[in-house]
This record gives sequence, structure tokens and C-alpha cells, in this order.
Amino acid sequence: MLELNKLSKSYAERPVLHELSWTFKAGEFVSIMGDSGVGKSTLLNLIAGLDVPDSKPGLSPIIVDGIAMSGLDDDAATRLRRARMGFIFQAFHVLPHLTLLQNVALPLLLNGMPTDRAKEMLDAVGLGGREHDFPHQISGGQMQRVAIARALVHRPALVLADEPTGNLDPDTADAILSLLQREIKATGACAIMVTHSQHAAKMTDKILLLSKDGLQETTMSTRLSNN
Ligand SMILES: Nc1ncnc2c1ncn2[C@@H]1O[C@H](COP(=O)(O)OP(=O)(O)OP(=O)(O)O)[C@@H](O)[C@H]1O
Repeated sequence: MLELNKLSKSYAERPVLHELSWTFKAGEFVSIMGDSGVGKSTLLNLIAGLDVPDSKPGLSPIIVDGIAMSGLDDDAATRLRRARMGFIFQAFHVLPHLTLLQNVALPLLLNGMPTDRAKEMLDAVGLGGREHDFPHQISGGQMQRVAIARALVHRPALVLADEPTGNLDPDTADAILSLLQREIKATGACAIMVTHSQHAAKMTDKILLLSKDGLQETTMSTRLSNN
């Protein structure tokens, strides 16, 4: 589903990621942990196409569904992102001037798909009956539910989540992660979640640790940031 092939990224000659390689499979829910500043968000941004990797002649560092991202022009990359990816990023906030239903329907509209599934997804995330509310009328946990519904509504093959439970209380965080897990399994998507929380990571199929040595699969008994 997603292949990283010697992916590197430097900012002003300062290397952040060095030759990362990994294969992510469809249907897998994977978390990525690692020390602050090691490059976790940078990695998600690169996969999302929001940032550009260091270029090496002849190398395709990011391949989504068999398509080399580096070979796409801006329009084609936008189309791929819109159709095949879903985002639960802090920066991709729910839009305040749209109702919850309109927010969730947005990826369907942008992809020219029927919008019926938006209501189904709001029901699935426990917000049935709140379709016509606006974001300022709901809690932070409910807002994350809307973000999850919106990220999954168009059945993306790849879901990218950056600290989706970062600002939620533990019970709400658990509920959100169970929901994410259930919806990912239902749609067969591959999901990659960056988190600092061991508790959140334990709810995923696989935990990868990002360090200066690259990506390594890990278990909870190895050293991880503790919360
Ligand atoms: N646009 C940018 N320009 C320059 N440096 C950047 C940029 N984005 C990130 N960096 C640097 O790259 C490094 C990795 O940052 P990144 O945010 O990916 O780390 P992280 O592992 O997600 O950290 P945290 O866990 O604290 O969120 C940091 O040293 C950061 O300062």
C-alpha cells in the first residue's frame, strides 16, 4: 500500500530523516513513536505530500498504491491525496462555518462522489442527530469524531493521523481510538498514527520506533517515552 524507499529529508543541509525504508500493508493500523524532534511529523507530512523529500536521481522514495509520488505534478498529487488519503491532523481543523454534516461531506464533494455516506459516518461516530450543528456547539472529543468521520468518509486507502488524541482526556481518547480502529478495519485502510502515548500505541497492530537509526518495529518492553 505504502512503500518508503531510502526516504531522506534535510532542512537547510541539516538531515532530519536519513534513508528510511519500510512497507506498510493494507488493513494495518501502525503507530509511530520516538523522541521529540526525531522527525515523526516530518515523515507524515512527506507521506501526505505536504513537504518534499530530498531528491536522489533514479529513486522513488514514496510509493502509494504503486504510484511514485515524485513522478506526479502538483495537480496529480492533489488528486491522489484527495481520493486515496484521509487526514486527522491538528492543522486540518474542522471548518467552523460549515455544519458537521457539510464538514464530513467535503471529501465526497471534492471527489465528485455521492454525499449519502456523510450521514452514515456521522451516525457511525455517535453524532447522529447532530448533523446540522456547527463545530462551536460540540466538545473537543466530538470534534475529533467529526475529524475521523471526515478522514474516512471517502474510503481512503491510506489514513494519516498526527497525535489524534493529544488534547483529549483518557476516556475520550480511548473511545476515539476504538472508533478509529473499528472504522479502519471496516474499510480495510492502512492507517499510520504518530503518537507519544504508549497507551494509544498499544491499540494499534504494530508499533514502529523512529530514531536516528531509522524505523524499527518495537514492543512495549523496549524504551519508549512514558505516558
Ligand atoms: N519546515 C521546517 N524547517 C526547518 N526545520 C524543520 C521544519 N520542520 C521540522 N523541522 C525540524 O525537523 C526536526 C523534526 O521535527 P518534527 O516536528 O518532525 O519532529 P517530531 O518527531 O514530530 O517532534 P515532536 O514529537 O516534538 O512533535 C526538528 O528538529 C524540527 O525543528
